[in-house]
Amino acid sequence: MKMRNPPVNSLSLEFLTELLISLEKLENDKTFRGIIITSDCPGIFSAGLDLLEMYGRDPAHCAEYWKAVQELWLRVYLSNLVVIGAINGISPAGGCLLSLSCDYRVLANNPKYAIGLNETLLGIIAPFWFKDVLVNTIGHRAAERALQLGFLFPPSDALQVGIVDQVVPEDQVQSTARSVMAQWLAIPDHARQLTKNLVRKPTADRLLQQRDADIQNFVRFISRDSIQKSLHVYLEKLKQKKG
Ligand SMILES: CCCCCCCC/C=C\C/C=C/C(=O)SCCNC(=O)CCNC(=O)[C@H](O)C(C)(C)COP(=O)(O)OP(=O)(O)OC[C@H]1O[C@@H](n2cnc3c(N)ncnc32)[C@H](O)[C@@H]1OP(=O)(O)O
Repeated sequence: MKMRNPPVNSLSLEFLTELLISLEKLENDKTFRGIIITSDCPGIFSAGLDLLEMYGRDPAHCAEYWKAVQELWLRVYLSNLVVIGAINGISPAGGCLLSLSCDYRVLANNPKYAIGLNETLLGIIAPFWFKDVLVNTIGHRAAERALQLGFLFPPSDALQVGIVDQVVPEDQVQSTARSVMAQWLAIPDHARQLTKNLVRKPTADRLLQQRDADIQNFVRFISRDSIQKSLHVYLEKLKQKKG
């Protein structure tokens, strides 16, 4: 699955909906046993959640958006398919969550391709289920530092901390992802799927048990004046960077 939402594969409501529909189709087609998620935007896996879906929007829109974000996460995280991330670009925040929700992550060795939950750098916080997935992946202490400082790990650090499973030369990302897929597909589906569910269900259940409250918390948080100001400042910084 090649993500194509130029210029930066931001996860807008429309793009999330497209991804959800595509995933659902693949899940329902029994001829598919695995997917490799990668990007069609040069140098960018995904810029994460679309800031314009959270800035200057009314509460109803923010609620609709957050529901779609939750939906995509649950679908990827709990997918019965083998999901491999072929991460061929930078993946901050929501892009990192998408990567972390794969069963295996292969990152291209380019110092620009940083990965991490950088929410604090935007003046916002990573929701508890983003945090849970990071803690599950790199452990409590490393996650505690990474989350507070908004670390974006370059490939060598990402491998060391375990946020990705493999770092390979850029031209080998897709072929490596395909070899990894072959290994994973050698395992009988039912055994692998039940095991995946056993490991991941408690984390997903934490959100499933309080989805509506999570949406309300998000809407309240993102609608605060101080948070809207932080988003404004961050968006201005992105604009100014262009010069
Ligand atoms: C009580 C508790 C309640 C809990 C509440 C929890 C709330 C938590 C809420 C949300 C969690 C947030 C998760 C996220 O994912 S936030 C997004 C994080 N993403 C980033 O920080 C990346 C920002 N982008 C960049 O750093 C760069 O754009 C880049 C490195 C990805 C690419 O750089 P470059 O190629 O130089 O492109 P430009 O910077 O020029 O960007 C092109 C164009 O795209 C716009 N843009 C970039 N990123 C985003 C984005 N994430 N959303 C929307 N738009 C984006 C950028 O502004 C440019 O636009 P243009 O000027 O109009 O061309």
